[in-house]
Amino acid sequence: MQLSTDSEVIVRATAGVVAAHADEITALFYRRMFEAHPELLNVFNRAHQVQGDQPKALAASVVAFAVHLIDPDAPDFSPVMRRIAHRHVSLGISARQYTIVGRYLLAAVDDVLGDAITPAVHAAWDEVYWLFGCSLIAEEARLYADAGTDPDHPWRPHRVVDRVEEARDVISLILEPVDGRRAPHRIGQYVAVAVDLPDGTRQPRQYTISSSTPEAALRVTVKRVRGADGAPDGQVSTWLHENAHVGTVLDVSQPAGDLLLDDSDDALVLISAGIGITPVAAMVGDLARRRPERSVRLFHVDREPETHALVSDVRAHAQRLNDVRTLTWYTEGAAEGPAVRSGRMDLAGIDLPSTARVFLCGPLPFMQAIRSALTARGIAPERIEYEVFGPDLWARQPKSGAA
Ligand SMILES: NC(=O)C1=CN([C@@H]2O[C@H](COP(=O)(O)OP(=O)(O)OC[C@H]3O[C@@H](n4cnc5c(N)ncnc54)[C@H](OP(=O)(O)O)[C@@H]3O)[C@@H](O)[C@H]2O)C=CC1
Repeated sequence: MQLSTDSEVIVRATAGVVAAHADEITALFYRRMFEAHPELLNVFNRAHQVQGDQPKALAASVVAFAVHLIDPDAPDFSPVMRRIAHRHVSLGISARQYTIVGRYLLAAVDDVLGDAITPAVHAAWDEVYWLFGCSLIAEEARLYADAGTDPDHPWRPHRVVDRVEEARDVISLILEPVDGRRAPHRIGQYVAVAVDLPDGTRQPRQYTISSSTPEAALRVTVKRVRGADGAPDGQVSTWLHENAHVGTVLDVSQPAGDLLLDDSDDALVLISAGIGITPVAAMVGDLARRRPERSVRLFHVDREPETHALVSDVRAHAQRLNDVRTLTWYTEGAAEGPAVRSGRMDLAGIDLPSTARVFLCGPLPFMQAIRSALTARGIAPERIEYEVFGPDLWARQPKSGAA
């Protein structure tokens, strides 16, 4: 993927000014686009629009993409694009929508930068956008085709066939497709669930598939998000907790996500916090079934035992592993038992092989803190995998490989 020579010179000269105004450009672009196309509000998480995270994430992605185009030493950007494409297919994004986004984004660049935008500069950034868009459209078309999804009808009705109260404010929903054709998923993937809210809006949210067998019915484990520090309650999680019962039909996306267990013999360290336990539960079950000989360390932190979801699942799977070490921290609960500690997770003094492959799942600040602790311990950044749910403001920085 290459920019034309003329555009490359222009993008090199203007990338700084575009990056400096990126937030302003995307705020204007989103406002105008949603005014003209309110139907697109249903595609994106409204809470992230309100907080401004989504515009910032989009701006950061396009600018990072442009920088990678003009930097001959830039590392491969395709992992970032692949991850975005997975997110997009789970939201049912279509090729047509790139035309709408492109039109409003480029118009906002013109308006914010004013006189600095000559026709040549406009054309160069148009080229950047379409290289970005075409690459994602191609990857997304492949993902839709592989799953047999019609991109014009990306949502499949699923019926709730069971509901399990897992922990305080955490439920699991077992979902079967209404047409009876299960879509196999890969361990570590997620689906989006879209619900029609009482205010007439429709909202999707992504939930990790916590079932540990690819052919099994989908299980999603949902924590009810309670508003705190001025933030409102989670709209979709609250709706699901109050309204999703056996028999309820929900719109579910195809499984997506590329954060998967590798098949090497390397030791695995699975680190989770709170509801971040969902992919870990799936992974441990998968390991118990297919790779019980692999060395696994399971570190989890939760507020207290009452909030600790899927714990019996994880324990039962872990018992079937040949070489496993489990440690749990409770930040608010008493530490009872040899493998339980109180306070926040602290990996000091815990043996960690430097060749281990690490998966982090949980709140972003938690993952940032643990990742720093791990790299300080000598674990190479590229051996640490994580996925940020919501706008990926902590996207991999291609230059340093650091997050
Ligand atoms: N694949 C994945 O990675 C998944 C990620 N998630 C993400 O998990 C998050 C929600 O988790 P939730 O259950 O609400 O988390 P909680 O806020 O309940 O936190 C869970 C535990 O993590 C600890 N913790 C939180 N922040 C830090 C930090 N900066 N440093 C050290 N410890 C910390 C908390 O300690 P304390 O009480 O001291 O704050 C608590 O014990 C969401 O952001 C969600 O998107 C969810 C599912 C899958």
